Amino acid sequence: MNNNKVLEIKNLGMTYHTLDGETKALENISLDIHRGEIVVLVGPSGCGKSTLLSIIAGLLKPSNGKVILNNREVKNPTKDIGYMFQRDNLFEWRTIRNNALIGLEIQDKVTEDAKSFVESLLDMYGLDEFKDHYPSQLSGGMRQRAALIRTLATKPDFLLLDEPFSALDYQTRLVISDEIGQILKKEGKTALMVTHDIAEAMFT
Ligand SMILES: Nc1ncnc2c1ncn2[C@@H]1O[C@H](COP(=O)(O)OP(=O)(O)OP(=O)(O)O)[C@@H](O)[C@H]1O
Repeated sequence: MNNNKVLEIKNLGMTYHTLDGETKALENISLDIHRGEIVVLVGPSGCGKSTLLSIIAGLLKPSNGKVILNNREVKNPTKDIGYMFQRDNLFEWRTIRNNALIGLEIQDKVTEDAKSFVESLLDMYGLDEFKDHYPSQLSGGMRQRAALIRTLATKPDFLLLDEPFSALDYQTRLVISDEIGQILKKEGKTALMVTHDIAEAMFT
């Protein structure tokens, strides 16, 4: 069996049909991602990155092919996939701790164990003194770290990162992309990141 494969993308194709005609956004994409791998796809604007992510996330049905996560075809959004986006989407009225807990709250999984896991992530990744602060009191890089901890809190099997650093200034981007790469490796996560920025892609 494919125990080591977390994500399989098989012959994926996507053609959009509009009144103006057809746009082939993806053609015959195949890719396997194994446990513990961090794969980065780099491509210019318009090459189909958002289309690919939407299909993997189960938000868009492909014209051809399929996506398999842990031996099960993805047809709808699943909580086994965690996301990190360009914008951190932290809630400004919640403290960093409460932002980090929100995914667990939504999934109704706020146990004592889960809470202490979140505390340990915040401690380990440099936010121990900021747990009771609000997002506006943190730098852009720290906010992205908080967003990653929120994503890790629910222990998703697979992470999708959509240009997660592009809202940050150049210097911060270099530092935080390295940090996020280290965190993902340390936590043994499997991830796919898409970006148009080759510097962002160097983080692994
Ligand atoms: N809903 C849609 N209807 C029609 N065409 C679309 C639609 N979404 C995307 N496309 C087209 O498909 C192609 C790939 O778009 P996509 O958004 O996936 O690329 P991208 O690499 O994510 O670009 P960007 O970085 O600018 O978001 C483009 O030519 C785009 O115009």
